[in-house]
Amino acid sequence: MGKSLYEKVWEAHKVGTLADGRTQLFIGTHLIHEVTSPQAFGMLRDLGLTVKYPGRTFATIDHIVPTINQDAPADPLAAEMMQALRQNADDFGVTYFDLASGKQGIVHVVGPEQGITQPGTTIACGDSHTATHGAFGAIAFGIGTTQVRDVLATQTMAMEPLKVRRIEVNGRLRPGVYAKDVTLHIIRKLGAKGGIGFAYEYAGEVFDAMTMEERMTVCNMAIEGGARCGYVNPDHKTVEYLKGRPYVDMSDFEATAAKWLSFASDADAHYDDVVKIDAAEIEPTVTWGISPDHGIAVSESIPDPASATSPDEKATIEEALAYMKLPAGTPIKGVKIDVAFIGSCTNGRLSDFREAAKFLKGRKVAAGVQAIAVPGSQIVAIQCEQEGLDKIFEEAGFEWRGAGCSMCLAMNPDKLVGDQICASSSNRNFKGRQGSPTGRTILMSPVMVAAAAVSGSVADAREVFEIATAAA
Ligand SMILES: CC(C)[C@H](C(=O)O)[C@@H](O)C(=O)O
Ligand code: SF4
Repeated sequence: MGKSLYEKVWEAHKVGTLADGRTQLFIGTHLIHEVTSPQAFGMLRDLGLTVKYPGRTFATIDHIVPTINQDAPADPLAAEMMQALRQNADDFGVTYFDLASGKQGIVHVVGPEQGITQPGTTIACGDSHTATHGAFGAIAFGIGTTQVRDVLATQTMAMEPLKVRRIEVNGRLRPGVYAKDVTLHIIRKLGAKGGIGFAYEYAGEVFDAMTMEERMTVCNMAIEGGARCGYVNPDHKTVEYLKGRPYVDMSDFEATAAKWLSFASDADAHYDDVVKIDAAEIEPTVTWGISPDHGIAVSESIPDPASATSPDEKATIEEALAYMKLPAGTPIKGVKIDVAFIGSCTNGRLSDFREAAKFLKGRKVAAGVQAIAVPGSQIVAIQCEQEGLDKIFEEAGFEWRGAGCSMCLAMNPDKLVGDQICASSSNRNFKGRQGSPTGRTILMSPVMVAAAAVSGSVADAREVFEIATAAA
């Protein structure tokens, strides 16, 4: 019997079995940011320890960094966190992509962009969306601060082995349906907790056809489906994407590429579960509630607690609708929005801005809507600016900002106010997620955010932008 990529990578990185049965796993690459690293470095100092392999740790600043006047945060705590990361990187000899480097950005954008993220490796980061790196055929885990400490000090961590679920999406996506819709659809079908205990292998024609950036969008949200990590098997696109990037060793690239590709799952690999989805059933998907699995097609209506099939489901819908202040049983299309946000580690890459700009050109953001576009990294910002995308966004009425997490989590000045509704290309619609305790988030693809921005309400991008016609 063959092996899955997950098994191959796990076995290649297994140091041993601990007394409690867990695996001690070698972590090839450790990514850190300002939020979950300070206490870990503090513990190292208290214990008199150093970073075991500083060359395997890379830092960037993303969550707290403002998107305007980036190096001068008004919040003293943010300034302190910025300074702490600088100090820790210097003291422990870790590479830091700071604001002056021209390479700063959201950790999950920076890793792939620099070629730090590579197939067949293990990656850890004190951040739940680390699964993003699985797009390259890496096994990438989000970890907590004590594990960040463990990885800094030992370059290993203790982990339970996972089961593997293969999610196969075959066929072709319909026009106007994007990677974000695929990932929201999968989470809707399998639930926000459906993936607990699993690694998700995304496979089939749809993922084969996706670009690396689209694969990142899907893997990014594996955690929102409860999976510990998610990945796509490496192929020629993975190799092409990485070729020549700063941290890729080009001395014998052919051998490197062959090694990368050898990690792909064997045809006769064993899976603990297989789920098959038909690409044609996926529609532009938006959320209506307070969990990423509260997704519906944009043509559908907001669920009605009366039609719930269990008391639990009824209570969940009631709680979500009470928070969202949305009427049960009415179409989601037409729900007024106050803010439009394009950015985040889910959808803050060049292709996301290109695709949204394609449709925003010559159009205007509806009166009363605040629209902001936030590149995922300084490099993404430069690429967009070189193509004139920033101008298209600005002419349409978007604010074009500096790189960071921005309004995805609002640990910086970009926050919703009161019970504003935000059409957001990010990955979480939890209560209070975007900075206001009563703020409301509707997740969708960047093109759907653009459609909502110009319509002033949740809209079907295929209608607003005549996508089906254009594609015919
Ligand atoms: C701040 C950080 C620890 C957090 C995470 O773990 O994901 C954040 O990135 C998020 O998206 O909620
Ligand atoms: S963009 Fe959002 S999801 Fe991604 S790391 Fe930042 S806060 Fe977390």
